[in-house]
Amino acid sequence: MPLIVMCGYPCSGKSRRAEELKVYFEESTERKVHIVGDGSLGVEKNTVYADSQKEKNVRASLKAEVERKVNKDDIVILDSLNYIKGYRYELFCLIKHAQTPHCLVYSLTSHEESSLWNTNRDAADQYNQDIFDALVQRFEAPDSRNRWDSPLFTILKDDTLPVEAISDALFKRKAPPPNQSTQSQPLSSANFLYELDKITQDVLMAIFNAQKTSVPGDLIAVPGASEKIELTRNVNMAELRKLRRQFISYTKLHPTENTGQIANMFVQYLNKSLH
Ligand SMILES: Nc1ncnc2c1ncn2[C@@H]1O[C@H](COP(=O)(O)OP(=O)(O)OP(=O)(O)O)[C@@H](O)[C@H]1O
Repeated sequence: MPLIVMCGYPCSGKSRRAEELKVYFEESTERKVHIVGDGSLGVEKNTVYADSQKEKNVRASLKAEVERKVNKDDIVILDSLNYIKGYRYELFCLIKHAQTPHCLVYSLTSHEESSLWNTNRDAADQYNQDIFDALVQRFEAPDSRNRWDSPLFTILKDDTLPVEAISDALFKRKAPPPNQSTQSQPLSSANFLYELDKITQDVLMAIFNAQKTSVPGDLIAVPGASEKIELTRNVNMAELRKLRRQFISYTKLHPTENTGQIANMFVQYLNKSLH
């Protein structure tokens, strides 16, 4: 079923907008609407968002719940912060695999606005100020130039929700076609994993070494890839390792027959994630 991914700062009105969408779709269509989110999982925000492992587990549970609910007919709204670019990419892979369309609804507020709403809301729903500030700082804003953040509907606090445009985006648009990286294939040989590990490590080392002499904006050639890395800033090894881990876990689930493509796929992933 089509997926609507909510996104926005903590306390930016995501649940309010999700509820509006639910009412609209239930009134104007026969479809069921399921809201999956921190609320439905009973997430204790100040505990979960203070601990990266707990937060990771919650993200995994939300994704699993979306995966369970996805079918061709009804609508799933994922009402959570969804502030990590890599996580939104994972959701995109999921919907591509399920062959159903998706869109992003971004509740755009300023830090001050959301902070004020947070202070004024019920104490039980409030974020502690330090957790609130940390989440705002970590927030990776959606960008419609990324396939996984598109179509993107950015909503300001006084905007009327463009429900018809959202509906068209979901129901008048074809699901993204499956491609090699999202079609389910049996996890091939141990050799594939070895190649994946080695090729991505080689790419990382090439970037690391190139950065010693390059300046932001240079194109960096890496072994095995015809495409080049485009770095607009210096990237440290910790960030590169994190992206490598993310890339490996997705690619493991969707191995390609052609290991010759891994380096190019990794370059594309890095370029998208680092621009
Ligand atoms: N457009 C708005 N104008 C004024 N206040 C708003 C607006 N949208 C939301 N609020 C207030 O902000 C608070 C949080 O709203 P809501 O639960 O929809 O946000 P959220 O982004 O889902 O929060 P959380 O990050 O906790 O999931 C509520 O108290 C609500 O009244």
